[in-house]
Amino acid sequence: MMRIPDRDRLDTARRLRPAVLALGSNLGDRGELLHDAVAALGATPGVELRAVSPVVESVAVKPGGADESAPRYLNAVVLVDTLLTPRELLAEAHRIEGEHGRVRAERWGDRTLDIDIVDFDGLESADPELTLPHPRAAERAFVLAPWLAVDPEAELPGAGRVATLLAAVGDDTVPAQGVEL
Ligand SMILES: Nc1ncnc2c1ncn2[C@@H]1O[C@H](COP(=O)(O)OP(=O)(O)OP(=O)(O)O)[C@@H](O)[C@H]1O
Ligand SMILES: Nc1nc2c(c(=O)[nH]1)N=C(CO)CN2
Repeated sequence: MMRIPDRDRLDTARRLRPAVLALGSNLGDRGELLHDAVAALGATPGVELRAVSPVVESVAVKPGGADESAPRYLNAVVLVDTLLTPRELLAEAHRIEGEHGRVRAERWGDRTLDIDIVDFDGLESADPELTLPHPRAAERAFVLAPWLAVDPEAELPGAGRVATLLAAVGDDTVPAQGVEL
């Protein structure tokens, strides 16, 4: 009888898989923080940088909507290939956030550094500790615009083409002057 490979074993086998990370900062030296975060990701064993987007700037979005009185954000998107599992990659993202002064306080509070996993090899997960794709990516121009800039063909699993999603929400980001990662 033909053996059908065990799905769990296939899923846990380590292989290089693509992931999309969204970086944000609205406290401290925002450009330097994003620059250091990209360097830290690239120095993480099992993570290979594939592309780093231009940096965009936008008004802080708070639970009550855009907040002009809060410090503005710089955002960027990084494409990686990784041998890590999704949870391991999230743990590395949290480690790097912590090493750059991130304090977890209120929801959508101001922060030195935020690293979210937007997509991990098209996986879908409803786990609140790691929801994939990121449940708010489709409505965030500050994620979609830099992502589109590094991958014009990009698609958000289950939601469609990034170009179409960005056109639907409207691009309220501007290029960050003088910041390169
Ligand atoms: N795709 C994901 N990427 C990063 N964190 C996630 C993801 N899905 C769930 N989480 C969980 O969300 C928790 C809160 O993360 P964080 O403090 O970065 O949220 P936030 O940046 O304030 O809000 P948002 O998730 O809307 O960007 C994390 O501890 C993490 O376990
Ligand atoms: N402009 C902007 N606003 C935000 C951002 C962000 O990265 N950029 N991140 C948030 C929580 O992750 C909440 N609001």
